[in-house]
Amino acid sequence: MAPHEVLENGIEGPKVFWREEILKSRNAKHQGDLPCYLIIDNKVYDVKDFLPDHPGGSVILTRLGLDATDAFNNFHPSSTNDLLANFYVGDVVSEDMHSTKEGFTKEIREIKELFKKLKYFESSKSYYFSKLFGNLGICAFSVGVLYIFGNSILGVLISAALMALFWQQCGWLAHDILHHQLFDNRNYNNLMGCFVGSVCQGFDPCWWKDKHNTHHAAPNVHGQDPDINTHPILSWSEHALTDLFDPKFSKENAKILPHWLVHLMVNYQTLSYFPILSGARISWCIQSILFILPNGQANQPSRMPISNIQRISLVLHYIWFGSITFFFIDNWFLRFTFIIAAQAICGLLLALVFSLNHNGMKILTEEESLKMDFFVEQVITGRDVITSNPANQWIVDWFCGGLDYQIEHHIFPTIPRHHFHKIQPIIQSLCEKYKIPYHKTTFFEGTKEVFATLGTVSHVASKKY
Ligand code: HEM
Repeated sequence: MAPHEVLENGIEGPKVFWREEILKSRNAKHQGDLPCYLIIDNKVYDVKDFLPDHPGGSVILTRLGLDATDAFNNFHPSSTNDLLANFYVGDVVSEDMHSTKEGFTKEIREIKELFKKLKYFESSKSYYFSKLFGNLGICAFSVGVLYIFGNSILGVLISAALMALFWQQCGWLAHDILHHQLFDNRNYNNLMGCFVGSVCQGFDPCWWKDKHNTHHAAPNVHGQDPDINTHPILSWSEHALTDLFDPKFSKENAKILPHWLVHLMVNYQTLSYFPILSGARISWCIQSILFILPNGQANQPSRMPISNIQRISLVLHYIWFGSITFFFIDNWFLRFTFIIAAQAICGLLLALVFSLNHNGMKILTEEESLKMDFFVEQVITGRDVITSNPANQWIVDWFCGGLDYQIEHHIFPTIPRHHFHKIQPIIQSLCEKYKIPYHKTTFFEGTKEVFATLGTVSHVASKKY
């Protein structure tokens, strides 16, 4: 039981808590009777009753028992503070308060204010609308090719490649919109996210937010970040292997896949890497559909509200895509080729960039992450992609949809991508000042690093077992 602070006049003040006591709330996921504390600006909140209704979904669980100040500020509009006040239960004991004098975090928070004054959080509407119309142009081109050459294998393949590019570029655009980079009004972003993310690209916005924001809150944290939870399809660290070969886990896992197959997959993951990436889009489409079904979030403690607009948007995607496939292509063999080629190429185009953003960078255990500053964690787990000739950076910007400035994006997820080139040198020099490893490399070198990590993990697996 947390004590009450005794004020000078002898009256009991708010309850005070040691951080160690709050940390016990990390077990609340497994022990339902524990309170669900988290800390924001040295104040303690119990979010137990709010968990099932949190509009942001299960991402809130990543900060249970922890200091959630910077994660909270990164994801919410300031209006959320009024709601937050309802869950206030006390303060952190003064000796245990995090001082705002702390270097890196303090400077990032100050820079954020400076960037607000410089209007770096404001988007250029013409930039984003030209992206939108550019993307729709790629789609029209793809459909046009299909309409004219839908009876030839070459025409179908060219159209599929263009369609894949359209989906990839819509993926980047929906990413920005659903991080609320475009409009101040979040409802407009959510609506636009439904059009670009769901109708055009085929991914449900809430499914995407649930997965992607959890990744943002705990990047490369083993057991928390869904983006690295891909074992045994691709295994990104030794920690994933420990799970597998611990007798307790191996028995469980063996029920899903036989051991020999898991060994084979891990041992040959450098060879299976590209084929697996090409299957990524199909897997995401399936996950997205499952997520919005009535029972799609049944096993999640925090569920995101799914609107009918979302459901209709996803249905519309399959209607327009199914229609062009059926009406503009001559026979079932070519139709099948078109569907598979478009899905596979898009999977590659998207996943190559995702993989470059974080794979092969430091993977943290939960214990390591608990001791780490939120912004430091964002920096050391991300990789920026640069070109050897800066004049060509626009090509990488376009292909990666701005995610080439991954570190800056993770520190300020709501800054529109067209400002990143201005803030990148500032963040890099700040990291250098505080000796925080800041990694940037070319597309090719980064991909080599990803391969090297896959190879190392395979090697560890084969040596150990
Ligand atoms: C008592 C604590 C919290 C309250 C009262 C709260 C409240 C809310 C509200 C009202 C929204 C909808 C905001 C909007 O888009 O207008 C929201 C969304 C969200 N929250 Fe929280 N939240 C809390 C804690 C957290 C924590 C600790 C995290 C992260 C670790 C988090 C992550 C998110 C995310 C990612 C969204 C989705 C934003 C979007 O629509 O894109 N929340 N939360």
